[in-house]
Amino acid sequence: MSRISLIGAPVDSGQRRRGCLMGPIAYRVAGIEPLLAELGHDVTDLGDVALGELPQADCVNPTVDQLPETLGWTHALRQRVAEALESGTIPVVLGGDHSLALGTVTGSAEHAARAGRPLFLLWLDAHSDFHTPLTTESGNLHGTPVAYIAGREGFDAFPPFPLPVPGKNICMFGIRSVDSAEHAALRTTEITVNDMRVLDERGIVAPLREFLDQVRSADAMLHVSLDVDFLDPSIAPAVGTTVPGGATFREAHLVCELLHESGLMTSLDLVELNPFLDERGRTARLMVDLAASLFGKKVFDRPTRSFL
Ligand SMILES: NC(=[NH2+])NCCC[C@H](N)C(=O)O
Ligand SMILES: [Mn+2]
Ligand SMILES: [Mn+2]
Repeated sequence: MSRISLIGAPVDSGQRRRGCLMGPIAYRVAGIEPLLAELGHDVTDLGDVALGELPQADCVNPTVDQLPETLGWTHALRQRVAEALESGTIPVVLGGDHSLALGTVTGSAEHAARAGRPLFLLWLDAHSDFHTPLTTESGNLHGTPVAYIAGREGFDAFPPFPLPVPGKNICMFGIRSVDSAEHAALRTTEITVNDMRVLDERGIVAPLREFLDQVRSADAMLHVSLDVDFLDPSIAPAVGTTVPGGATFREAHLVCELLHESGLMTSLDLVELNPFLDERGRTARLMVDLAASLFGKKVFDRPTRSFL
């Protein structure tokens, strides 16, 4: 049994396409709370985080969009995630676009530093999100959190990341869209980039087990960030940045089941769901089912709800 804090993060400022702010409600309508409770967990929905007063901020890169909003969310979510961990629960953040990870992972890192434990990061995404505000071409800050977490320069407007996560503690799965500036920067790090080619050749089990073994032997905390576009768009259309060739239904469930069996995950983000782009709620339902797999549901225990 786990104690779970659901934290709604209606963040819409990391990209120009509107709609991710409806994510938290879609997860609730898709029944995330009762489903996790049915699995035997103690679930508390803490409601949505509110965006406080916006700081003044600008960036030398004029394409950077909605920096004050993103800074506001970073601050608010850092606090809420750190509090949820402090109270002994697993924060499950219902996003919201991926810029929210600038705050949630900072909260996890703060808690890890206090607890004297290392932090590992599992990034399930089509994108590496390794831009800085200085290298982004789109100006969309949802493409930057991993760079911030890894301690790259260029985040002057942001509070310094508590203890940057070393590259060897960061593992990405599902990657199939990397911009050239991200590519060049990633090559200088020890981040494990399991792109789709790796998954095609090796499958998902061996590389994931290798990573989880490292987390276990380091007695570390593990933050998991699940971007809807990790999944193939044919099963998960409700996302602004679809990239063909993503994880299948079974690959995604298998990742979640293995994570559950490891017992290592200490915090989770569900990000980039844009309910405005969904088809009869199927993406929201699939994401909720994946969350259930992460908390112990076996696909064959009962019929899957995702395509009802
Ligand atoms: N979290 C995401 N969906 N990120 C997509 C980023 C796409 C592209 N690399 C950009 O920086 O604009
Ligand atoms: Mn992402
Ligand atoms: Mn993505």
